[in-house]
Amino acid sequence: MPIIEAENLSKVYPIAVKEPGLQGTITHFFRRTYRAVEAVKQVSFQIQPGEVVGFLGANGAGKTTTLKMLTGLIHPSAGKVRVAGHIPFQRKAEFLQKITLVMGQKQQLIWDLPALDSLKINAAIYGIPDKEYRMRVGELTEMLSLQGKLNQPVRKLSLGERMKAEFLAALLHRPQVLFLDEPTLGLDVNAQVGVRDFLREYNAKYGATILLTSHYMADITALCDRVLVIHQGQLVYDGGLDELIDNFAPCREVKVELARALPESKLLPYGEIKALEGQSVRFLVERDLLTRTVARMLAELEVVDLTVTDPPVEEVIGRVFSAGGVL
Ligand SMILES: Nc1ncnc2c1ncn2[C@@H]1O[C@H](COP(=O)(O)OP(=O)(O)OP(=O)(O)O)[C@@H](O)[C@H]1O
Repeated sequence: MPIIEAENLSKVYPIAVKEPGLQGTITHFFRRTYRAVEAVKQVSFQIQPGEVVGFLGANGAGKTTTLKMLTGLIHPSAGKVRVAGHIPFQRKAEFLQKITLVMGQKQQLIWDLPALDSLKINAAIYGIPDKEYRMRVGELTEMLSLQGKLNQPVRKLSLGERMKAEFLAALLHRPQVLFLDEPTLGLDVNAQVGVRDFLREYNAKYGATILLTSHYMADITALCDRVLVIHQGQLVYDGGLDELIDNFAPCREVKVELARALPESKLLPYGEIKALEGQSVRFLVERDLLTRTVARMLAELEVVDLTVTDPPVEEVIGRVFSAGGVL
């Protein structure tokens, strides 16, 4: 039985429209007019217990709005949603015990206090017995490599440590369903890898279900076999990540730092040039040609530095859209 079910889920935000100037302000005060923004349109999907699903979409596509409906923070305008057997918007205590929402750009830990103090508050809110609390904090501290970090004020932690402490707080009540909105936002590569490793271990250990949004393709490739892609409020893809990448990102991004700048005409033979600034060039190279092209670059150009990555997730999604993204 699915643990997350959305059926024709929709959200329309009414936005008050105001004309500029004093006249506009007066009219706005007495007779408000509204414009409707359809943030999510008839989205349907099911997620089974233990699945780790990536939720992709460009800025403003409707990801956060969907997550807010799934966690009961906002009421859907239409459609049905059930999470862990509950209707989220009722926000029943049994429901809140089963879920958690981590937002990369929001924090629940109190800035000036050690994380341990905030954790004690969470333990009291969720009614976690003292012995169990200590056991869980110990276990999560070890999984997150946060030893010695929970006693100092949160503001003194690095961004990566703070995010891990946020995870500790968000998982203390051992939720079955994790909704993660950009959990690695702004973290350096090492910290991103730390969070990813932790999530993989947590999922394997507790069988938790994870729905994750991220603009970092590496998060999605490391964690998710399945992805949902949303575009302008509509679900345009629900399926395997491999198929998505094969179909829509048949290229790799090659960033090259040259010893000296070269004209575009000298660089064109190596691939599609996405950006050229002085000595820095960003190419898109077909995956089948990657090894050969990189070898040629190293042999024929004066290369100072070269890195190969997946194209940004936005580019992959852009291809899904331009191809009309079919479910
Ligand atoms: N509270 C709100 N009131 C009015 N419009 C909103 C509100 N929240 C979001 N929107 C609009 O709904 C649409 C979807 O926004 P949402 O935040 O869900 O997108 P997103 O996919 O999470 O984007 P991002 O990746 O930038 O966080 C956008 O057009 C946004 O401007």
